[in-house]
Amino acid sequence: MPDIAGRKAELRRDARARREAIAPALRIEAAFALAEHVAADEVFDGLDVVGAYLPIGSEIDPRPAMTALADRRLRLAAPAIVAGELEFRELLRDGELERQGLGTVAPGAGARVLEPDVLLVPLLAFDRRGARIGYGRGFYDRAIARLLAVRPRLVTVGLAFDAQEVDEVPVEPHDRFLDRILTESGVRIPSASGAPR
Ligand SMILES: Nc1nc2c(c(=O)[nH]1)N(C=O)[C@@H](CNc1ccc(C(=O)N[C@@H](CCC(=O)O)C(=O)O)cc1)CN2
Ligand SMILES: Nc1ncnc2c1ncn2[C@@H]1O[C@H](COP(=O)(O)OP(=O)(O)OP(=O)(O)O)[C@@H](O)[C@H]1O
Repeated sequence: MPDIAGRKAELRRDARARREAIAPALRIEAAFALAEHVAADEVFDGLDVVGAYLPIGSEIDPRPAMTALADRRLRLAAPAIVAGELEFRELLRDGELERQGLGTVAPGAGARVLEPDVLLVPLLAFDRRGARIGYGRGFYDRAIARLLAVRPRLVTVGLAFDAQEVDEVPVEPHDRFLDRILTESGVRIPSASGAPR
């Protein structure tokens, strides 16, 4: 049995290949299906700020869902990378975007910094417990840990294609289980949430 870092690396490669193989028509359908699911999901009731993301590569496109959340009066924020950590900056219509490195863009340094009540979390693979794996730099793991200190009721919602589900994502002590997973087929409530036990 390879070590946990090796298993995560292999899982990342496989999951990325599966995500990249998803046909364009399904990607578009899936993005609009997500918007319908978030429009109906009571988990967003009464929340103020959603930390979303601007998609890169083959990630599921959260922007129709973001529009649905803006229609529900949530304010939108997107992650900028500041000193190696994520900072969520208010995303306004017509606001300028700047390159953040690693192929991402976000509102520039003049944008308001917001502390999200709910995070839409990109991922490469997830399992039924709500364990997830990303690009392997720990940005989301650290951002969730930091935000929980100021937003103890922070809700984490993974966005993914059904094809990204795996039997078991290896977890380390710093990994946190997602509270919810939304895919094109609907809402999954994971069997675990919060820190691994
Ligand atoms: N859309 C999006 N924004 C995000 C993240 C993310 O995962 N997705 N992040 C989450 O941490 C942060 C940026 N961190 C990143 C860390 C690694 C890679 C990365 O390895 N990129 C690949 C190419 C990605 C692709 O084309 O699929 C690479 O550079 O090889 C990208 C972003 C903040 N913004
Ligand atoms: N809360 C944390 N505090 C400090 N370091 C952390 C924390 N969470 C993760 N890390 C560091 O980040 C590295 C990458 O973690 P992991 O392999 O779980 O990434 P990932 O979940 O794929 O990435 P991401 O969260 O960016 O999507 C780990 O080696 C770990 O040392």
